[in-house]
Amino acid sequence: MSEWTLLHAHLHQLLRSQLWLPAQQSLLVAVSGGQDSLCLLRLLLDLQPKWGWRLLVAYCDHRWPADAGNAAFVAAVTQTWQVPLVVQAAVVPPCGEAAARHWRYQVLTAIAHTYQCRYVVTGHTASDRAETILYNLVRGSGLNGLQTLTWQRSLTPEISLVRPLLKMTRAETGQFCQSRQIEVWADATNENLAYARNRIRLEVLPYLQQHFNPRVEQTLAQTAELLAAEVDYLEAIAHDLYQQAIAAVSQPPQWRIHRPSLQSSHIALQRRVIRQLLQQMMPSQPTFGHIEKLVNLLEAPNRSQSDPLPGGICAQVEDDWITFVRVS
Ligand SMILES: Nc1ncnc2c1ncn2[C@@H]1O[C@H](COP(=O)(O)OP(=O)(O)OP(=O)(O)O)[C@@H](O)[C@H]1O
Repeated sequence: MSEWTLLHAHLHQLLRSQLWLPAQQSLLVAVSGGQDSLCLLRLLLDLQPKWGWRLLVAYCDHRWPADAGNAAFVAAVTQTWQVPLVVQAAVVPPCGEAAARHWRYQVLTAIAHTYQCRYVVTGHTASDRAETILYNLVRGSGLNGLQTLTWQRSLTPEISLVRPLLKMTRAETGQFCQSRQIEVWADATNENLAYARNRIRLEVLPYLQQHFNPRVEQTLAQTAELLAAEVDYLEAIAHDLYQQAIAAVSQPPQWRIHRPSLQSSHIALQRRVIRQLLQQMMPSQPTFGHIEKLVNLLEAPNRSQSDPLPGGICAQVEDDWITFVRVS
């Protein structure tokens, strides 16, 4: 085993206290070739004798011109480190960052399924968390959007995604790779300021670090951690309230909101329940404006109506109920 560092100790302790990656399990490690995922892979390989994991690496090749050589680079590293690799290339290169992310998670889930890995592990760091929270905040997000990048979530009922480096910053993973002389793949798109995420990382965060708080990354990551717990709690309460307040009659469902069940609840819970309902009813994600239209009807006089929602649906008050009618 190579030299034991503070990062090894932190990860080992974290996994002992949280049991996110239990001993003797098969782990699929998502490796892009960048410093974060190579740091992750090296740490897991070094901890492997203590945990008895079976490690398999996956690289998702988008087949973008800028990625030429990336797959071969990851293959060379995994060969040197003697860990098996699966490469999946896109049939049609995904268009844009969001489509690429969606495709990667599909591919990682399928590979994990094929190779019977119950855990997919990624190299997301505190720096990614800080960028995400800032990005979502300026685009206009509720609490749920601000707590993104959690330590773990389900990809399927059998397969979990785990992000064990969420406490480490990109500076730390960079130093680790440097001190180990681990060569990393320099992804040219990471420097492209046409991407909003890159502008946050290369321009906004350094400015905030210099002029407001040198530890802004850690602070924002901690905020995300606190919000994750609060969102979890609120969603659970909202889920219970939803069962009382929302009724679906007939098939396909005709939704109804029982006003007295929501009237005495806090506005935060009213909005959450209504958002959960609109997510089922609408073709796109509900906005703050859509949710407020329905919240306003909770106390409105009988026969009041909302403006149309996307999908050509209007809400109207019928005594204790809000019902929905199609207007086009
Ligand atoms: N091409 C890839 N092949 C395999 N794993 C990848 C690939 N790209 C990214 N990953 C995994 O995802 C992690 C995060 O990388 P990156 O921030 O580029 O992805 P992202 O999904 O866009 O992140 P975010 O969810 O923060 O937007 C990496 O550390 C790595 O584990």
